[in-house]
Amino acid sequence: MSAHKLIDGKAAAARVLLQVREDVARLHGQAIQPALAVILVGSDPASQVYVRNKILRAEEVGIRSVEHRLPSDTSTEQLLILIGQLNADPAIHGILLQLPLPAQMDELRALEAIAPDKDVDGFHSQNVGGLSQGRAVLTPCTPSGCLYLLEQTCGDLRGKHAVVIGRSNIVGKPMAALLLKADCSVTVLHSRSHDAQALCRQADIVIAAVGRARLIDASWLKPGAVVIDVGINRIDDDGRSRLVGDVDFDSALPHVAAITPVPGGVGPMTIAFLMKNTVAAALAQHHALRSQSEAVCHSIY
Ligand SMILES: Nc1nc2c(c(=O)[nH]1)N[C@@H](CN(C=O)c1ccc(C(=O)N[C@@H](CCC(=O)O)C(=O)O)cc1)CN2
Repeated sequence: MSAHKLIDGKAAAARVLLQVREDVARLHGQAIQPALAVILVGSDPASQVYVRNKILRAEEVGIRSVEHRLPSDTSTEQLLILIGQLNADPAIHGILLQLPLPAQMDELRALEAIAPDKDVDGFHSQNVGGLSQGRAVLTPCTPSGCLYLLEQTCGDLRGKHAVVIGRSNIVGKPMAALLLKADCSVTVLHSRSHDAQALCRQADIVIAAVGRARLIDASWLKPGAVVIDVGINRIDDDGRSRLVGDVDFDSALPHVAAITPVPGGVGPMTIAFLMKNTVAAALAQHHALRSQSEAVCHSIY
């Protein structure tokens, strides 16, 4: 295998986390303790692993974490009460609601209930709108991680043709917005696109986020393309369960300039950027509080 073509997400995430750790230490020096609340509803096995890893990473970088586990028959109203309490708690800077939620719950309503300045997932409509306007807002973690890997791999992204395959709210749409902000020409492909394969073959950069195991093979790729595989699909391989991406890695590898593996590519970046967002949220809330109290002092004296 050509190791130089592999984009190492584990190593990149470790670099981001090192920086976060230094930022947290600086905040501790100013008596600010960044804190993240993690909410898990139900007992989805993959979600339990992701939540556990989020709490572990938080601990490692010095972020305080508080875990809230709710039973799978929780109503949306009950969840909204908890979110309201966390919104009102000045010691909590970030709120993470692990997705997916159980089927009976209203996901959009729950995400909209999170205060935009504590929305470390960047899923609130105020942050979604801000991102689409190119403003500096809390931005979804997986696309931020993908952009970081692309910048490290390609350097200047300006003018490059990026194709995003998939239009989910968590990855596809914010990814397209981030690439536009980086001055790429962006095409978003989805299940209704005509001749998706031919369009994809024009891309300098491919972001695969469709959720279909090994859909994208070499016939979708321009020689020398850079490929970021966001897919995490569990498949049965000769009676053994294993993870594969949306890209057929073995078929793509000889054609590409660089590619992320699954696992060990985009996945670790998601949690690293969650930590980065939590620190950014803590800093912004601290500044907002300070300006509020300065304004009160001005009005008194
Ligand atoms: N509220 C959110 N929910 C979900 C998000 C999200 O960003 N916010 N993303 C995914 C799940 N996810 C984090 O929550 C996540 C997925 C995968 C990984 C990861 O490190 N994957 C590893 C493999 C892990 C394994 O062995 O199973 C890798 O790709 O190397 C981290 C986080 C949906 N929900």
